[in-house]
Amino acid sequence: MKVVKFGGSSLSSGEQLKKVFEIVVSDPERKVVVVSAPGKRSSDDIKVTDLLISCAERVIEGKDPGILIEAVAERYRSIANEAGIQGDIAAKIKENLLDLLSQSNKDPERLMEAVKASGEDQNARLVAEYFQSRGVNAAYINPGKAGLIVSDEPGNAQVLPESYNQLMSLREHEGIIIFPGFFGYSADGNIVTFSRSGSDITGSILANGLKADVYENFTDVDAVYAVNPGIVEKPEEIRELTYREMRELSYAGFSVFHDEALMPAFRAGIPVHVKNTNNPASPGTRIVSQRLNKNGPVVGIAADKGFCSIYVSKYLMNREIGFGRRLLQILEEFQISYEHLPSGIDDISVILRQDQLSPSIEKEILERIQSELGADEVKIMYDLSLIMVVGEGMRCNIGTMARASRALARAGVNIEMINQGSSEVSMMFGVNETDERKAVKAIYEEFFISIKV
Ligand SMILES: Nc1ncnc2c1ncn2[C@@H]1O[C@H](COP(=O)(O)OP(=O)(O)O)[C@@H](O)[C@H]1O
Ligand SMILES: N[C@@H](CC(=O)OP(=O)(O)O)C(=O)O
Repeated sequence: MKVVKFGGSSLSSGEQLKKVFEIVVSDPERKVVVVSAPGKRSSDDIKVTDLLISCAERVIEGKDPGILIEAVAERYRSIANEAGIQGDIAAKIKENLLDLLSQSNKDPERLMEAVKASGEDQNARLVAEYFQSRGVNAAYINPGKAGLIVSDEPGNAQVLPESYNQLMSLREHEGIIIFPGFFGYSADGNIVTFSRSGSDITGSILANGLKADVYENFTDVDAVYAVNPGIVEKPEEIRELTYREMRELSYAGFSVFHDEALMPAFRAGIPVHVKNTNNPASPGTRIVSQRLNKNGPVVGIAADKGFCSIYVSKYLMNREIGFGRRLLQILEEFQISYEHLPSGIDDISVILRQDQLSPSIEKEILERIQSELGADEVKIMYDLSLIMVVGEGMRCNIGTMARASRALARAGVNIEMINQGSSEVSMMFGVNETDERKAVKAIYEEFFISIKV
């Protein structure tokens, strides 16, 4: 049995919906279909989820969301028309949205959650209706009824372990299940969404709960590429990746698969297969526990912006017991999470996502580090991009770090910081954001297209 997820790009129009239908019915193993809200039809289009967020924001600010409601209804109307679904399903969707938005007595955060989730929920109902109109036994299933219970953290829900057993009963269901992605219910019955792009997470949870043979994730590219195709034209396609490699790459910017979505599939040992809705015959990319190391040391290069580094130095820091703990405690008191912690003998850098800081928080943190830890120097560097070079083959290859740093030097990129992941499947370079593309291209050329002599 297969759990299949279709992203927003795969469901952005009626034509796309027809492709989704053909893919699902072409394989009787495809029993559970997880759907996102309609995504972009072209690069300048707006995702339904973004329209819904703007709708809810306007209501919360006491403004009229009229045009936005129309825009949402129009997206569903055009999909239904193109797919030839009878009846005015868009009118029903609009009515439901108006109904949701009229509950402005709701806590704003709850309202936002319900409105955001409605994109997937309404789309799952529409997709089910389309499948039925094509004579297939398919039904919309509500995540709450199916037992997908999550923590009550709006916009960052985490699945609760009891969900897995409850979801297992979906195996008894006759016919195809159409399941909305992106949200679950808290134990108190509130709708709570995962982080953005979280329908990937729903698919993985269902694959685990139903003990699927494979989790197929359909998107709009032929494979996971060795670098973001927005940076390098027609990059090399990756046929097979390990969970660990994919985790590192999606953490650092491979937006094709959500970084939180690997864990449920990984725990149950279920392979993830990334495939293209627009070219289903293409072999795609399989994400598995182990793979044969047939390629070189590097399998992929990812990059992500928006980091800063707090650099702290103090003579004899290495001998001072508890220095690191006290430094991190200051950050913890500001509810700030850190990403990496490269260190030397007398210095340490804390890398974090810079959107957690404001000028006043920054000032307080730096002052406290200076006064409470007696640091000789404390400084902060903004606008860093982290370049992650990933591959299981790195462990048994000598000189990978040297090759990557030589490639950066040749491209004239200054390395602000280096960190070798403890897992030994990745190494990380911190560079100025303005050098990000240049750095990724240079490392890609070194490992994938340089002429070996
Ligand atoms: N390394 C990569 N390999 C493939 N796609 C990537 C990579 N990095 C970024 N992407 C982008 O991810 C997009 C697919 O993810 P997303 O837009 O979330 O799809 P969906 O709508 O199916 O959820 C691709 O169109 C591509 O631009
Ligand atoms: N629609 C949600 C969830 C999602 O997974 O979407 P997509 O499959 O288009 O990335 C979002 O935009 O965040």
